[in-house]
Parts: sequence; structure tokens; C-alpha cells
Amino acid sequence: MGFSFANDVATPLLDQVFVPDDLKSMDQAALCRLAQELRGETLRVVSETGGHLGSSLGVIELTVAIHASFSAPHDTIIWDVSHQCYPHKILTGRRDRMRSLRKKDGLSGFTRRGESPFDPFGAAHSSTSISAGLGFATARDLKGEDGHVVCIIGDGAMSAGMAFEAMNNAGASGRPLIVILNDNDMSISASTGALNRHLSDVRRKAGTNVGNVFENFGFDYRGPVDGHDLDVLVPLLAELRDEKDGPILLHVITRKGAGYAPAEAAEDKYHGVNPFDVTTGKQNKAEAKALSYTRVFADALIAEAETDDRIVAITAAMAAGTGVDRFGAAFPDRTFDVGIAEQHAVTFAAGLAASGMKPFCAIYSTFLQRAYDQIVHDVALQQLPVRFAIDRAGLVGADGPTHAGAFDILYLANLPGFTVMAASDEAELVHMVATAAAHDHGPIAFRYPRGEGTGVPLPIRGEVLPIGRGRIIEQGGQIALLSFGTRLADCLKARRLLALEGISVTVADARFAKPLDTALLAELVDNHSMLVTIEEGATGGFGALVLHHLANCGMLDGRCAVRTLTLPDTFIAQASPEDMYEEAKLTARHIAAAARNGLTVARPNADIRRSARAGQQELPTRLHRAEDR
Ligand SMILES: Cc1ncc(C[n+]2csc(CCOP(=O)(O)OP(=O)(O)O)c2C)c(N)n1
Ligand SMILES: CC(=O)[C@@H](O)[C@H](O)COP(=O)(O)O
Ligand SMILES: [Mg+2]
Repeated sequence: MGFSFANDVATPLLDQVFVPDDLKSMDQAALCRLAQELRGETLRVVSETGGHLGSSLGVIELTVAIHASFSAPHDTIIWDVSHQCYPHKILTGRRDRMRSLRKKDGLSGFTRRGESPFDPFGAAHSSTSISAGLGFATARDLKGEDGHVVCIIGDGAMSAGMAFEAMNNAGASGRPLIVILNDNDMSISASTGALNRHLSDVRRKAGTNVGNVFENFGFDYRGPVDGHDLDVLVPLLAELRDEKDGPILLHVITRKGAGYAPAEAAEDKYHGVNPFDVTTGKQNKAEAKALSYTRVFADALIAEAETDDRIVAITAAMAAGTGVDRFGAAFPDRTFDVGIAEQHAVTFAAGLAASGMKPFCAIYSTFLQRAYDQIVHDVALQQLPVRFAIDRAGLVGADGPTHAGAFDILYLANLPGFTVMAASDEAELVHMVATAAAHDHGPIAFRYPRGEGTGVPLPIRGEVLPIGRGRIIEQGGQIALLSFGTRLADCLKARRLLALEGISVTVADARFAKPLDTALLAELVDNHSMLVTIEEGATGGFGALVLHHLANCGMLDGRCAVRTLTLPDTFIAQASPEDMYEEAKLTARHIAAAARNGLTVARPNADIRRSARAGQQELPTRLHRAEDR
């Protein structure tokens, strides 16, 4: 089906839509026109804001048909991942706010309960829609209410185990539930796996009753139908709406990026884009000042793999985002994209490690959360040397709280036998890849943030770091700033700010949250009035481990004041990473303020205590007392 749109298409019908019920008065021809206007509006918005364009363009007609056939919010419409929800947001009263999409104080790039009654369930992590939908359907039935529950899930999202857990349960429940499988034969990259092959088979043999995996789950399978043809979709959805016999799966075939030639022609179908020129499709990309951490990771792993054929790389449908695609270009036989299946990815890696391979599991911090039991039960308990390359550590910006890498420090460093590292810059990342490659006696993880590095020169080859050893970057006196991760740069800025006030500061890079560098901790506590730990993680991580250690060694008994700077105990809404770290109070000025304020209440420092213990020995000149400043 061809689409025509112009950037300046008039929107007389869209101008009349404030809530989905405004579609009820439109005939087929008007709905087709509305879809055209909606496609143009979606393009105009995303050309200004950036975001997830391809998937949104692929569901323009489906979104119109759903909102023409059902009555949200009385009917529950749940979008899986919901990166494709921009047309839905435009039709549900948020058109006027769409240019705030993914910005500070703006609309979320995903569905969010607090944002609109038309968003009954938040998303962004994949494959949750059917589980949530069954929850809504079950509550509806228990309360004796009516209303339809419609879940729209992509072929990529359908590849996750959680989706099949939900299908298994929903199919057996017999409850009326409509699952629309939006099959565009794409994930972020090309879809992988046997399900994808099955769906290709079904698409190819459309009309024949090819053995259908979904019917075996107790769903009434319908389709496949053209997901861009409103003349098919609207009457069909009305028909399904009026059937209430049980769960139905409608298989629709769409095209990711549909209706916009630059997107349709792109390999990734413009899955995630920067602001762009609508007429040419050219994205506005700022000149990179340094390689991204992702790129540095990929190249470092390739360098290690060139001399170690036991190294393999695993991604869970994020080949480009993790840089595993670069590794795959170099070592196609040693690269595995398991689909959106983080749980499987981790235990698959455990099996590889148990067989003597060196698996690098490259998974964003936030998505790794999905595989926690596998990390504990299959990797840590068996002390298997799985290497976790944890990208998107810390705050990630426009994707907001659903994608924040906030918890991996605490959820990994509390596991016995785990080694947990954080790179303070991209040179350190190269060393940590080498260290992980050499670490064969237990699980090891290294974390690094989204985006560009600092531009520091990269080592020719990574060096294996001494496990559990940090390093002092700048030696000072009264205050010690101990950083875990890339806040090190802000600590060095804070040191300069404090120096202007005559406050002398030591800055150290912990490198390891586990095992802790206890010798470094003792040195810092003994020789400073104030120790501040800083990490791009939630409370309960690195700082907590430092406090545990100091407390249990009796090193908190008045020798040195300790403060731990972490992400706050809140979910921080999307903004630029800089604005998010400002809100998290983890910038240089906040670090300086915490140190300064702490110093005003610091009790007599270790050197005084120590001299009392050691019988008034001469104090080393470089040590300073709080009251000397
Ligand atoms: C648990 C989890 N893992 C990975 C991702 C990253 N991710 C976002 S969208 C996507 C692909 C989804 O493919 P599909 O469901 O087919 O939707 P499409 O983009 O094709 O519309 C992936 C892997 C995620 N959101 N959640
Ligand atoms: C929707 C989704 O989960 C992914 O597209 C994610 O937004 C990618 O994040 P990055 O842009 O950091 O690779
Ligand atoms: Mg898809």
C-alpha cells in the first residue's frame, strides 16, 4: 500500500481529534485521511524531538483502527515496549505537548500511567503487555465489569520468554483478551530466532492453515492481515470486539518506518533517531568529540578476541546498541544475538563458561535487571566466569527512568564471588575489558555509561588490573573524594573548586566496588578528616559497601566523617544526562558542597586519634587537622 504525505500536509481532521471518541463519527474515507495526517504529524514532531520513529510510523493505521473500534480509556489499550506510542499519544489528547517528547518536564517517550488515563500501563521494557493485559482482564471479570483489553506486541517483543509465559497463562484462562501481534519482521535490528522463522513462514503461506504456534496456546488465531489497510482493519477489529469467547491473537503485517522513504530504506528503519530534516531524512548529529564508550568496548573486545579464541559475545537484541555488531563483523561465529531474552542470554553464557569459553554478556544495566535470578542462581552460585559488559550505567537521558542504569552496583556487588568494576573513562574501560578477559575464576562485571568518552588517549592494549586495587589520582589533605565510575571527572572539578577555598582534597578512583581496596580505604580514612564516596548508582551500592567495611573494622569511630553520594531514592524523569545529574546532586558543585558541609562537622581526624594512640609521635607534615584549616 502506497502512502502519500507531505511535510506541510493540512490536518483538518486531526484538528478535530481531542480524544479517541472523536474518531467514532468518521467514515472509512475520513479515517484513511486521518491516518495520512497522523503520519505527517508524527514525522513533523519526531523530526524536531528525535525519538523512536520507525515503530511509530509502522502503527499509524493500526492506531487509528484501534481507537476507531474501541473506546479507550474504558477499553484498556496496552502498547508493548510502547516506543511506538507517539500516534497513540497524538490521538489521546497530547498532540499539543508532543514537542516536549523525551525532554525535561515533557512527555515520556513511552506510555506512562501518571501521564494520561489513556496510558493504563507504563512500559519501555519489552514483552510485558500480555501479562499486564491478562491482569486487567482478570480484574474486569472478577469485578463483573465489561470492557475490552487489547495488547499490541511486536514480533521482537513476542520473542521474549515473558510473552510466552503470559500467552501460556492467558490461553489457558479462556478470558476474553485481544492480542495484536504487530509483525514487521524487525526488532531493533533484524529479528532473530525460530519464532521469527515461523512468522515468516506464516506470512509466506498466508491463507493456508499453516501450523500455528499461537493456536496451540489456546488463542483463536486470526490473520495475517495487512496492518496498513484500514478497510480491512476497522471492520475486522469491530468483529473481534464483539466476540467475547476467549483470547484472540490477531496477526497483522506492517512495515517499520512505513510511509517515510528514508526510514524504509534505512537498515534500522529509523528505530531511534536524532532530530532530522524531514525532506532529506538527514539526522542532525553533533560532531563526536570522542569515541563512545560502546565503541571503545567493542574495539577492546575485538583486540582481546584476536588472541583468545575462547572469547565470545552475546547480546539480547541490542547488537548495535552494545557494539556487539562490530564484534560480530569481526567474529561472526563467536557472536550470538539471542533476541529479547536477557534471562536466556545469561544462562546461555553460564553454559558457555562452564564449558571453558569466555562469554562476554553485553547487556544494558537496566535490561540486565530482567536476568537477576539467572545471575544469582546460574552464574554466581556456580562461580562461573561470565563476563558482564554493562553499558548504559547511570542516568541515560531521554529514555528516562525506565532505562536508567541505577541498580546494577548493588544487585551485583552483594553477590559472593562477584568482581564488580566501573570505568572512570574510556582508557580504564580498555583495561577492564582486558582484566575481564583474563579473569577466569568467577563472574566479573564492568560498567560504563551511555555516550561519548572523555577523549582521553586510549592504550594500545588493555592491561590486566590488579583485582581489588583502586588508585589515587590527586593527593591532597583534609578531604578524600573516592569515586566509583565516571563521576571521577566531576570529583576533579570539585577538587579545584575546594582548592579555591583553601581546602585540600585527595581524589581517588576506586575502580572496584568488589572486592573493595581496603588498604586504600584505611589510608584515606587515616589521613583525612572527611571521606566522600561518589557513584552513579542507587543507595545500597558502592558507598554502602564502604560504610559496611569501615564500620565493621571500627574505622567509623570518630576518626573520619564519611558521606556517600549516590543517585537519590527517586526515579528521575527524562532530561539531558547533565540535567538529570544536576537533579541527582552528583555534579562537581554538589560534590564540593557535600565535602565542604561535611568538613564543618568533621570530628578530630585520624592523625590526632592516631597520635594519641601512638604516644604523641610527630605528625607527618602532609596531614592536616580539621581545625588547622
Ligand atoms: C527487556 C528489554 N530488552 C531490550 C529492549 C530494547 N528494545 C526496545 S524496542 C526493541 C525491539 C522491539 O521489537 P518489536 O517488538 O518487534 O517492535 P518494533 O520496534 O519492531 O515495532 C528492543 C530490543 C527493551 N526495551 N526491553
Ligand atoms: C526502546 C528501547 O528500549 C531502545 O530503543 C532504547 O531506547 C535504546 O537505548 P539507546 O538509545 O541508549 O541505545
Ligand atoms: Mg518488530
